[in-house]
Amino acid sequence: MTATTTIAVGRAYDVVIGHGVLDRVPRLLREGVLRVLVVSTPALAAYADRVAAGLDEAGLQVHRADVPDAESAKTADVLVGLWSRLGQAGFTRSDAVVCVGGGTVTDLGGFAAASWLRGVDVVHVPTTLLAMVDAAVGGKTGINTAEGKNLVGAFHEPRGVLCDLSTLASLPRADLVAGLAEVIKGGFVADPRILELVETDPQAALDAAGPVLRELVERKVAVKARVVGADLKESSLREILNYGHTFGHAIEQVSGYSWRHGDAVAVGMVYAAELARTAGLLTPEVVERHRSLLASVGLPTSYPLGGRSTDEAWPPLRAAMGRDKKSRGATLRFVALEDVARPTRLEGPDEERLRAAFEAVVG
Ligand SMILES: NC(=O)c1ccc[n+]([C@@H]2O[C@H](COP(=O)([O-])OP(=O)(O)OC[C@H]3O[C@@H](n4cnc5c(N)ncnc54)[C@H](O)[C@@H]3O)[C@@H](O)[C@H]2O)c1
Ligand SMILES: O=C(O)C(=O)C[C@@H](O)[C@H](O)[C@H](O)COP(=O)(O)O
Ligand SMILES: [Zn+2]
Repeated sequence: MTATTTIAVGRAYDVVIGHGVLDRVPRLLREGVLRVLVVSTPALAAYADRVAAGLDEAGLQVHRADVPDAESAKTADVLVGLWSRLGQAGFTRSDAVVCVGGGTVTDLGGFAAASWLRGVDVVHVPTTLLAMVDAAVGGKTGINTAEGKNLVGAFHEPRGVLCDLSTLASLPRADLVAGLAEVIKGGFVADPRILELVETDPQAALDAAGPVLRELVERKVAVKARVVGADLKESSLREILNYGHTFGHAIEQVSGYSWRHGDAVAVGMVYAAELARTAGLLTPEVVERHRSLLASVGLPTSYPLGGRSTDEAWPPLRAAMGRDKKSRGATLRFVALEDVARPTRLEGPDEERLRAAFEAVVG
């Protein structure tokens, strides 16, 4: 059984969710495609091999690029390496890139496709929960720079997304948990039923083969489809998908990317909730609901100081938040909640309030 959500942007495309769907890659490619570059990482060779074999059987010229694991894939050097592969193999505008992996692979490979010849087709085969519900859907692609997270990138919609739930069987539990942060984010900003499902049975939400996780995937993809269908380039509404990311991205960057993205976003949502509470927007009950929901699936809800004082830990995080893409000039802008599924923006909170929210999340 598969479920299909159509993303209604420009050239609409489908996100297919089900078991065994990664074999469908050849069907998603345009007529006349000759060459395909399969971008993946060595740990995922079994999935990439299967995708490559299917493309080969379909008569395509298959090229492979293995990139470093996790966040170390999202660098300019690795991107240049992909451009070299595409150039040496003579990729033209009718050829395609296929990304098989987590969000780091789809962000990097998606950006290679966006930039090669100013844009060639890309198909995503996400293999983490996080990439299925978020990174592979909606067209944001990019890499990090020394100054910050995702600072270089492009909007580049895929031709299609194949979420093969069977791949989640091999995903380490910590990565499954991290993916749930982006699912829960979707619940807080747009779909309260997601929160109820997790609260009713957190363990079921962590069962990669079970019906609850599948419903959560379908619901979160539906949230993303609605939002990006209305505002692909983040002129306004799409910002709600960035809930928790202002502080979350700062944690990632300051840690040298030793934090998982989802874990950082979990703490970032608690930070945003505390900020909204001190601004009188959000009740303490909803702030506590953040903590209890996230903790129930094993996500972090506080920022460990690791022996530093808050005076030492705060300045680099504050500086990193200044490079958030939602900022305008010197004004920080946060996605904040007035209630569940009632997102708003909090603009230019004063330094005292920013710091108070930090003190509320250290642990
Ligand atoms: N473009 C977007 O809209 C968007 C949205 C959310 C997150 N992101 C980005 O996504 C990235 C995080 O993605 P992620 O959480 O998928 O991390 P990831 O890509 O680093 O994958 C996490 C780990 O899981 C391993 N893995 C992947 N699939 C596996 C499988 N099926 N079995 C076993 N191991 C597997 C990977 O090798 C890696 O070690 C971040 O860089 C974040 O900025 C982008
Ligand atoms: O799709 C979006 O829009 C998001 O903001 C989704 C986020 O979960 C994701 O991490 C995204 O990459 C963050 O984007 P950025 O613009 O803050 O780099
Ligand atoms: Zn994210």
